[in-house]
Amino acid sequence: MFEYITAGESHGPRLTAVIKSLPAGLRVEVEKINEQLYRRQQGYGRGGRMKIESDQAIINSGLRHKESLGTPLSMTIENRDWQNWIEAMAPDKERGAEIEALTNPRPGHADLPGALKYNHRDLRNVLERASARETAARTAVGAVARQFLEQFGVEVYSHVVQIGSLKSETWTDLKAKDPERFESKEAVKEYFSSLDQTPLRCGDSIKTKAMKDLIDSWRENGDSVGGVFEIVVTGLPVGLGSHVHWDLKLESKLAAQLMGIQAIKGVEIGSGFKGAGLPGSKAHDEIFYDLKQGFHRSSNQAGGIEGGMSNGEELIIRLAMKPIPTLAQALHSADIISKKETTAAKERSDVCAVPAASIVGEAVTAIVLAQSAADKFGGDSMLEIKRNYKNYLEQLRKF
Ligand SMILES: Cc1cc2nc3c(=O)[nH]c(=O)nc-3n(C[C@H](O)[C@H](O)[C@H](O)COP(=O)(O)O)c2cc1C
Ligand SMILES: C=C(O[C@@H]1CC(C(=O)O)=C[C@@H](OP(=O)(O)O)[C@H]1O)C(=O)O
Repeated sequence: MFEYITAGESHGPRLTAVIKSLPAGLRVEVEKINEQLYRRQQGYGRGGRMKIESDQAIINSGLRHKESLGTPLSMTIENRDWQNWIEAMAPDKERGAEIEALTNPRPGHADLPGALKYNHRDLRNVLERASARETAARTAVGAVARQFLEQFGVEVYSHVVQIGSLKSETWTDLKAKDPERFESKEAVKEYFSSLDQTPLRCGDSIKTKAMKDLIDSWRENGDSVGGVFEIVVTGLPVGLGSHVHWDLKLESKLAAQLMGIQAIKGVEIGSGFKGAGLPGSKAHDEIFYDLKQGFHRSSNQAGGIEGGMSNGEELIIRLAMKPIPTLAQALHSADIISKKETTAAKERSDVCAVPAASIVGEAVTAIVLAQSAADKFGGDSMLEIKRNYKNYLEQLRKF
């Protein structure tokens, strides 16, 4: 369930996403998909393209009267910029003599390895699909997955915790500072919801100002900037994923799909790299039991996963995004035709896309969790999956 494919070039007519299999009877609101597409387009540091696009999903199959039929759900998102690329990107017309090939590859982008691998003499043939424009389609798929997860009380959030070398508090820091503040799921929701009002999706207003200034100054220098964002999931039951095979482990599924987001170069679960430096006595979450809460922990260094399985605590993932490869002060490059020294192509570009990537991270996390939940609670209809879920909760209660 929730296996999917996306298609589409950045400046082609439109993006397409097909979710191959969905349970029947899932209510899907297109407005909720559009809300996520809107969130992905926001964030300080974006370039001119986001002023052109206004992403909206068109659902072409798989739903009837807002309910899934259990058939492939296909969606398209129009590229408004296509109007400026009709000749240069025409799928079904001969190439015009006026269309110039792009031949100076950008370090850090897919241009050079893609041209060598696919034997392309125009780098546009590579960059059009490598472009993170594709993440709009993944965000739309993620928005369907979120609507499935909502049915089980699972919510996926994110915030930005680093821009360049400027860091703000992580979720673990925030909770340690004021443990009572985030005791209820509502308080967690309120905190993360408020971030959509900030230009960087960072909860610290003083740090946000410094981060914005950093982005501005690097933009002025023709440079770009990366950062780190954190994903937090509440409401996950124990037992998604499995310890039995490496490819069934929840963290291997999450890492594989999250690393598939353009420019993501590092994944940490829980205390991650920092945890590697702690003594074992400080690195693990001691186990407690009482009748009201059942088994529970007083800390969450594991970030919600032990032995490849969700352990019932919040899922905490941090992702490192490298700086955007397209630079106004272009780096050294070599022309793929003349082989002569040159500077890299200067396309219109984002300077920072960490806030946008955090929304894509939420979407991809939701997809992996929906896939894992559908595996665990299997069934062809929502009725069947919900029944299985309820029985499983009962089994846990009686354990
Ligand atoms: C939301 C988002 C927006 C991006 N915007 C740009 C951009 O404007 N210019 C650019 O060169 N790279 C941009 N990137 C990064 C490139 O797509 C990415 O670095 C490239 O495809 C090479 O892949 P890799 O970094 O995963 O190796 C963006 C990435 C994301 C997630
Ligand atoms: C279009 C999107 O991001 C694009 C991702 C991207 C890249 O190289 O990854 C390059 C830029 O494309 P353009 O040259 O058309 O401005 C970004 O705008 C988007 O996020 O929807």
